[in-house]
Amino acid sequence: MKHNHIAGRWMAGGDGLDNVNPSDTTDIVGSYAVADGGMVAEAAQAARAAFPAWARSTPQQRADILDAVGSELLARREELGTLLSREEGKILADGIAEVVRAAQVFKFFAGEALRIPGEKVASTRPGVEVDILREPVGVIGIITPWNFPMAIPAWKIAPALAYGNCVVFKPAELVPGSAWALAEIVTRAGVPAGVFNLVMGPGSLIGDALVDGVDAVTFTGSVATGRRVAQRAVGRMIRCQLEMGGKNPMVVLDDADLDIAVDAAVNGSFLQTGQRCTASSRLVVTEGIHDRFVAAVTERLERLAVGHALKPGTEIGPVVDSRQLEQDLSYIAIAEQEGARRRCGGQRLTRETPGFYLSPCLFTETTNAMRINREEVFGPVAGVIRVRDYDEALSVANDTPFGLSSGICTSSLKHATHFRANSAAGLVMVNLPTAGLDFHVPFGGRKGSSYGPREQGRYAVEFYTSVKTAYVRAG
Ligand SMILES: NC(=O)C1=CN([C@@H]2O[C@H](COP(=O)(O)OP(=O)(O)OC[C@H]3O[C@@H](n4cnc5c(N)ncnc54)[C@H](OP(=O)(O)O)[C@@H]3O)[C@@H](O)[C@H]2O)C=CC1
Ligand SMILES: O=C(O)CCC(=O)C(=O)O
Repeated sequence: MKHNHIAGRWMAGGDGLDNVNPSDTTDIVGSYAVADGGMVAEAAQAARAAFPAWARSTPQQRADILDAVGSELLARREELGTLLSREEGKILADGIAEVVRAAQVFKFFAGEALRIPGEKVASTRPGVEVDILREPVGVIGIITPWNFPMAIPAWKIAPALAYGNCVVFKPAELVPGSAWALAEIVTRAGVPAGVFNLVMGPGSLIGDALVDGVDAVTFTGSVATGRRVAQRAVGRMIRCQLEMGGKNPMVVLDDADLDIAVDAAVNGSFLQTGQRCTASSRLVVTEGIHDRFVAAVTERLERLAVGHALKPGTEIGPVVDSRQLEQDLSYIAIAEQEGARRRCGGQRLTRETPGFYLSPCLFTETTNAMRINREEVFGPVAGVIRVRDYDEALSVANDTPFGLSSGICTSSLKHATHFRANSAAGLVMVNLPTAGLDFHVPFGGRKGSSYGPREQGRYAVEFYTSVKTAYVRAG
């Protein structure tokens, strides 16, 4: 059984939890220890005790550790990518790419550790010097979802450590394997005992204890859990950062290049089994291109190979587990009851191995008021909304409680520019899928999708540091 890491030691805890391969439920990836609230509190205390010394460590020491983590991830990309795909169900190429992305994030923040910004500002008073300094916040609680089991932990752990914070990391219950492997690498890279702690176990059991023991919490996951985490964090007056769901629109205008639009829709809506918060689950299409677009997307979806994540040739792996599959199937049923027309897919598939296979499902004749277009399904399911023109497309695109990502396919500079300026989302894509992001620039949304400062890139410094303004009488 793989153990939790607390105060520099590997600790068992209670019963282990089996990690099941969604491509083949007879394949148990491993058994992982489950922490209880007491162990989480112990981890938070260990992190607090380690903090003063770690906060004083040199930027070079932290940079070297993060760089070493990145190098090991890169060297082991195939092995770790295979583990990731085996436990989460994304295809092997995507599993490997995600490990590389995690490595790039660690190397990026190795550089940022050496570039912690500060400012000197002239005082309004004579003989006074003013410095604006950034200091680490303290102990950061990190709660991550199952859909990016390496990349999301990486883009939270790396900046936390780079800026001199200690960490208590709780991965999603469905993907302890990637989290444990990452933790094992971090602990061997030279972090002093207590600086980095791993606590595995169901969020419903240990989530509250985690929020209660830290100085700041960063969360990615569902809206419902995000709200709960935020309320608890605000109750303690600690800072929190939330990345939650999306109902991301991809607008396709009459003048779009059809091939680009179809590629963007198939990729953005269905690859990685649609299990991306940036997935384009609403396809907002103008009348003149609607029928050609729907026909071409349907034709591509019917050819996509759904199967075992590790099998060569597979383009879409399984849904992550039975609960998520039930959620996808229930939204498909609701869409039909509400009058949407199922153009293709939406069927449970059987393959050589028992897994949670679902064919990619496209609905047409949908309205923006239908539940399928308002609530996050988080599966290979998208609805086409037919609109008259660009103005209606923009209004439909923005009519959502979410605001993570949005996209437009058009050859009109005027409409692309207008959309970029007026889309109410944190990420805007022109002639590109709404999902699939660079690792070195800020990531986050607006409205119900995000709360708190941006993640990733240089902007991560806002969440992971605390500003101090220092006045000194000169001479
Ligand atoms: N936007 C996004 O990036 C994601 C959205 N989702 C959406 O969420 C739905 C449910 O997925 P699920 O994995 O259950 O999402 P959750 O929001 O429940 O899980 C995200 C993380 O929060 C943890 N968590 C659960 N309950 C608590 C709690 N009370 N306090 C603190 N942390 C907690 C989870 O732990 P544990 O796994 O151990 O329960 C996990 O680590 C999906 O169907 C999808 O719609 C899911 C993943 C990512
Ligand atoms: O689209 C991506 O590359 C990242 C998306 C993401 O972070 C998520 O789905 O949780």
